[in-house]
Amino acid sequence: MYGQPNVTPSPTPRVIALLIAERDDAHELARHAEDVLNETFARAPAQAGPPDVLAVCVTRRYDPQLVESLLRLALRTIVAVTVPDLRAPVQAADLASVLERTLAAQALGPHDFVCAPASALGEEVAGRLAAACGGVAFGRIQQFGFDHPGAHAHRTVFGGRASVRVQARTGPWFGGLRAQPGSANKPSAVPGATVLREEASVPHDADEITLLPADAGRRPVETARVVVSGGRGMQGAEGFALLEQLATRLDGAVGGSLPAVDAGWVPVTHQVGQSGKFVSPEVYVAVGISGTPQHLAGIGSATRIVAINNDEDADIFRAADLGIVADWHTFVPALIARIDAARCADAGSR
Ligand SMILES: Cc1cc2nc3c(=O)[nH]c(=O)nc-3n(C[C@H](O)[C@H](O)[C@H](O)COP(=O)(O)OP(=O)(O)OC[C@H]3O[C@@H](n4cnc5c(N)ncnc54)[C@H](O)[C@@H]3O)c2cc1C
Repeated sequence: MYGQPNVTPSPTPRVIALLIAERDDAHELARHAEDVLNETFARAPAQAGPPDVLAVCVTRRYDPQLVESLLRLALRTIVAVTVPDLRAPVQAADLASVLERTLAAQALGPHDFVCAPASALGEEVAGRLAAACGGVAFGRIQQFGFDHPGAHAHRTVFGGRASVRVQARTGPWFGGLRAQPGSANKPSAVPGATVLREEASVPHDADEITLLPADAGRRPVETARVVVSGGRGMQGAEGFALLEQLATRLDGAVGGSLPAVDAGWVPVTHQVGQSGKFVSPEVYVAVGISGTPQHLAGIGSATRIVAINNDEDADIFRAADLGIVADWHTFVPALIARIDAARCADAGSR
């Protein structure tokens, strides 16, 4: 249940943004806070006014710049929890045990909506917390709102091509929020917002999860704004090294189709599709991928698809917003060279 709160649960709806990520990436953490705020303000009933939004941020070290950037947002309270002994790779069980205590201290109650990011990590943490706090797990959501009494959320189904409305009368409610593009509405900062600093440690008796070496240091596909994916048409690991170079230049992550994973060219944690990860970046670059329904099921409907394939009849072109009929052996190195040249010219003109 809710633990031993040292303050009384709030009787009015409250939104709690969980700012957690695989790495202490201040940009990613602040972006999730903005997503939660935009979603909260977009759907708040005019007569009642928007609910309070509280952010709980978990990092290994206290980051004053991150707190500074959070103070510029419409957050009423910022709880900055530092956990120096957080394991790498970060584990959902550790975060959940830390957050369970922090949420109890913040008097988590039946009117609170807790929003983790819509990453594999965020969703697992949200699910664990819902179980530990006796709350309701909504899963991956795109929208949420309060119903007086109760709360609802919109969940995507069928690979993001449809959505269903789920509701529950009593919270706390938990979801992994993937904000919809275009919902930004820039609420202003709250004067006199409170910053609370906490130090925590994790019990290291939980089951240790060892990440496959191939995955270490790779940017996760679920949270990237650009995903560059390769398929069987990449013909080997060398092709994927080139995709890695392209992804780095686009500040993106590398993904792959099932055959590419089976061949060992990309780790299984980066497989996109029905039996892999669901991704909804702004841009998805599919190279040497034919575009089967099982692969496309892993790509959000709002994502722009750029396809590079040497078969002009490939199905991927039916789903693509931009299709390039080309052999990647020539096109991808040329694209990388073009990006580098444009950046050089840009740097030279400053
Ligand atoms: C239950 C089930 C679950 C599945 N889950 C998934 C899943 O999660 N993810 C997934 O991806 N698949 C999944 N599959 C497999 C799926 O059915 C396809 O087999 C798979 O998506 C095909 O992958 P591909 O596009 O990489 O390969 P292919 O279909 O073989 O396509 C390769 C493409 O590369 C192009 N190409 C070749 N050479 C070049 C070149 N030099 N330059 C440019 N283009 C080139 C070809 O024209 C072709 O279009 C699943 C299947 C089942 C039955």
